[in-house]
Amino acid sequence: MTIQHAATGVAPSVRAEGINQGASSGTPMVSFEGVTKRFGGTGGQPAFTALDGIDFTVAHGAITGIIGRSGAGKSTLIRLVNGLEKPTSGKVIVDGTEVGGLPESGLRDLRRQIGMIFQHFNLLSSRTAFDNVALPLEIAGVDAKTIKAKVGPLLDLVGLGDKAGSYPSELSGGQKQRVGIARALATDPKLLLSDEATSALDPETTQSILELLKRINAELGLTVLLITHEMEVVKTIATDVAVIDRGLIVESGRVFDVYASPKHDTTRTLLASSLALPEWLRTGIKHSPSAGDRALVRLVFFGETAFQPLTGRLVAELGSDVNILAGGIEEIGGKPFGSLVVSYSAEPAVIERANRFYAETGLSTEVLGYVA
Ligand SMILES: Nc1ncnc2c1ncn2[C@@H]1O[C@H](COP(=O)(O)OP(=O)(O)OP(=O)(O)O)[C@@H](O)[C@H]1O
Repeated sequence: MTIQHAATGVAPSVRAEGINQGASSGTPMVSFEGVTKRFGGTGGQPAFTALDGIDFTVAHGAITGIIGRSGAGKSTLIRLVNGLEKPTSGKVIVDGTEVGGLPESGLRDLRRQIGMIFQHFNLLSSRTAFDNVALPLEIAGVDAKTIKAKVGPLLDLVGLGDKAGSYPSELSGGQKQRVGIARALATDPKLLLSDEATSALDPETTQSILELLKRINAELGLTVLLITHEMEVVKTIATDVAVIDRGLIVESGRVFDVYASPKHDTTRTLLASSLALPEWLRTGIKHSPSAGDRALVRLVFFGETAFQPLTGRLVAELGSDVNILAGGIEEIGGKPFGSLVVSYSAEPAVIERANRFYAETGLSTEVLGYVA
């Protein structure tokens, strides 16, 4: 199905100009400039720094994922974008407008240009799918005839053309999120914020919702900023990623680059949790080796190294000691990407031979830890 912008009726090819131009072109859709957010600090309560000097941009047309563990500051970051929170210091700028400086009326206008989807969908149970999607338009004072003309195509767009009269209790989780997406698009936003939108869904439904968001981004040119604790979500959908840890962005860049060569421990830990390692292996990983332990290493194949028979050569180099534990080829940011998780003796002499081999061949690797 081709997507036609529901409200404007403008053909996607026209609206999609400027899609995914990346961080290199023009004004960003969102910029955080030295943003700090503190909570508390009054009435004798100690202040808590939730965000600590965030500098970060979201390019027009990009799908940017902010990933971090619980409590890292993701929700606070997103609430600064739609003006639900104000920074303690620094600036949040959305498409050229500083959010913190807006009066209440300006904030209302801004929020109309920002759609939002939530983990628990936030639908009104007393309203049908149609009426849930219509709600932001009613609030904006749009007349009933225009609402009718807009809501139908939006429900078609999310694949729920036949569910207009259904109540949330009659819909599955994935269908409820589709209603949430249609509602978020009702006011023709230029930015879509997604707050853990797939966290309550099973893996298959998650994939179908992510595919829908990807299609909306590609065909409507809508910028997407999503927060998640799942690397799988970032890998599947995002063009760019920022890793947040205790209020700091510790690493950011194109998803492919960050995934191929993570620089920060938090990124590595998040990546390791997305590898398809058996449970017994994942839970047994240690940070430092004891005598007799094995090193657990992820080999990464892309670009040049993807076409060379390096695994066989590694086995030849280290002898028959190499165990292959997990692996596969996937597509990240539109490029093929292979990962293989292997283990071999953590004896210094073996590690040295392996490292020499990696240096000679240019094979990218990441030590995930050590296992008994
Ligand atoms: N209104 C508030 N008052 C005091 N502390 C707050 C407030 N909002 C958030 N915090 C604290 O700021 C930190 C970051 O919270 P935030 O909700 O942004 O994290 P998160 O990464 O979204 O986590 P989660 O995924 O668990 O929602 C947490 O320690 C939280 O307790």
